Amino acid sequence: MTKKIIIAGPRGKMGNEAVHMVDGDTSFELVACIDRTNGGKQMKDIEGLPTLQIPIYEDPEACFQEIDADVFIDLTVPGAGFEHTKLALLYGIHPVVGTSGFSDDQLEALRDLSMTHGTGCIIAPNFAVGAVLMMQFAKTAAKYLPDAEIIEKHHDQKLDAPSGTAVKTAAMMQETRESKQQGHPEEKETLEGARGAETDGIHIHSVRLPGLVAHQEVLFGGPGQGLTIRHDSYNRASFMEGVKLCVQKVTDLDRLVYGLENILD
Ligand SMILES: NC(=O)C1=CN([C@@H]2O[C@H](COP(=O)(O)OP(=O)(O)OC[C@H]3O[C@@H](n4cnc5c(N)ncnc54)[C@H](OP(=O)(O)O)[C@@H]3O)[C@@H](O)[C@H]2O)C=CC1
Ligand SMILES: O=C(O)C1=N[C@H](C(=O)O)C[C@H](O)C1
Repeated sequence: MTKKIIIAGPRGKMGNEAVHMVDGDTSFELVACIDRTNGGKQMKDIEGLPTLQIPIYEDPEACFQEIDADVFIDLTVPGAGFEHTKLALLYGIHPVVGTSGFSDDQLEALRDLSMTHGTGCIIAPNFAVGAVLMMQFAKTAAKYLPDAEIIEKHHDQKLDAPSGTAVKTAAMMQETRESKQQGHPEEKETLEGARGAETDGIHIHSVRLPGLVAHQEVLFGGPGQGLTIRHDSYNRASFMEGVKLCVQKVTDLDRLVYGLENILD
């Protein structure tokens, strides 16, 4: 059956890619968009978007009230993304969320809402299959090589640091890794921030440079040896197979799933 889809953030880098992916897939139908600066217009009126006669809403609630849709894709910013996702769940529209930067409390609130309404939801910190494999390999390696640091590198327009992927990688590593502080117990920063952020002893370093897209290395060290697990997204097409898979699967779910790895066969 054709999936009717609403997208929030259609002019953004990811949202635009997703609009074109949905438009090019015959099993999907784009039925509306949510865009804070183009409410009342139609998609055909906005440069860079397909010339479809599709309404654009500024007010997300009006969109969910008036439009019959199966799936809602959010690719915006954490504050708006959280509110959009809550509303979609309230209206029984299944969210697929790529937006990063939600707090643990926000994730928990969405998990509860999804469960209460029995409406499936997928939040995927990274839609690229290669990135999911990187996280899973890092989880395996962390059991044997608990001394590890994460370096994530992104384009300089990224708002959140560390990236959602780095946070999820550290969380997955914590599932197998013995809890320990990495580095010398008496180390001191002579320049604040030199050792990066830290979660359960794993240090995370965020690099922002023009020209980058999305890249991450997980570095492991043991006596006399090192292991580096690295993933690169060279463009945003790398994320679209994952978005597609989530759209296909989310309507079969009745709870929130956090991470693409949980829906891959
Ligand atoms: N899960 C994954 O695999 C991936 C996730 N991401 C995440 O997706 C999100 C979007 O990334 P990206 O496309 O690069 O970012 P962009 O800045 O290119 O796009 C963000 C979009 O959100 C809109 N927006 C910003 N603020 C608001 C608001 N308050 N209300 C409604 N809409 C708003 C922007 O509209 P306006 O022009 O009006 O500001 C824009 O259309 C980020 O959180 C990023 O981390 C990115 C890549 C992959
Ligand atoms: O903002 C981005 O670009 C990306 N954001 C996601 C994240 O925070 O991990 C996914 C990917 O790294 C690209």
